Amino acid sequence: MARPFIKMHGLGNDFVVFDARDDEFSLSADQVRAVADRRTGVGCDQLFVMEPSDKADVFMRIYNADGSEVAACGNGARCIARLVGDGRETVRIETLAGLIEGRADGAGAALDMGAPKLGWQEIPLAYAMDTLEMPVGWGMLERPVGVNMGNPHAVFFVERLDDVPITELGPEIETDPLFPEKVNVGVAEVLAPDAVRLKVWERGAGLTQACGTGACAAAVAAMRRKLTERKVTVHLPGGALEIEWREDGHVLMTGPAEISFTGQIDL
Ligand SMILES: N[C@H](CCC[C@H](N)C(=O)O)C(=O)O
Repeated sequence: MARPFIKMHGLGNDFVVFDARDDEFSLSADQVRAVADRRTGVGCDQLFVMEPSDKADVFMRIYNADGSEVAACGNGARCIARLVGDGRETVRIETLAGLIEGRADGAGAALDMGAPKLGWQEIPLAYAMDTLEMPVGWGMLERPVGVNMGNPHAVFFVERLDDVPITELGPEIETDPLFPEKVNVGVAEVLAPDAVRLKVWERGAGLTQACGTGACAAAVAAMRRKLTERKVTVHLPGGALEIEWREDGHVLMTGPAEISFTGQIDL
């Protein structure tokens, strides 16, 4: 049966969005993979299903391209906020990781992504260790910071980002048994007290043009390491996000959300 969808992106991190607020609609992992396939499907990094919520404007169900269901997606949340916000003051999005709220306009959104979780069991890790400087390494990437933004991140700081073979080391780290739920791998280069360059090998999607929760995790990691101030511009391959780790502990993420096209697909 043909199902309408909206193709969107946040700084090139791209999505297929289905609207199931008025009907029963669910997807198998195989169907997610088929839609996400860039050769035979629509092609996307993540896929969302908008469902009814009794505590927010919408429930955002999130799938990675590999078919895995996950609890958080920052760039995607800005896209959903734009779709449901239609210029209203505040938008509330329910996810498996909790409530996201903020403001959306015709170009993007500024969202409170909640407070990061920093304990080793919250990342989660398979055994106890200091998440501020984890005593582990994979090739030239070592001693990351562990941060959970509703999803797990390991953030590595390097002198020269372009020297890092991220497509080689990313999958190795993503699937290391140290991370029972796998992990999103961020590699960051600090440019200034208010600027960081970042690339992310995403769990379940690979190297993406941008990663919203990854940008939040990198900013939190940099502040924990006292490498930057509370407000940081995070420069990703697809563009820049403004991140602020506020005094109240919450992380505010501001950036664009674009509609690419609409279509239908047989499922
Ligand atoms: N790959 C992530 C989900 C998408 C996150 C990313 N696209 C973002 O904008 O935050 C995970 O498995 O946790």
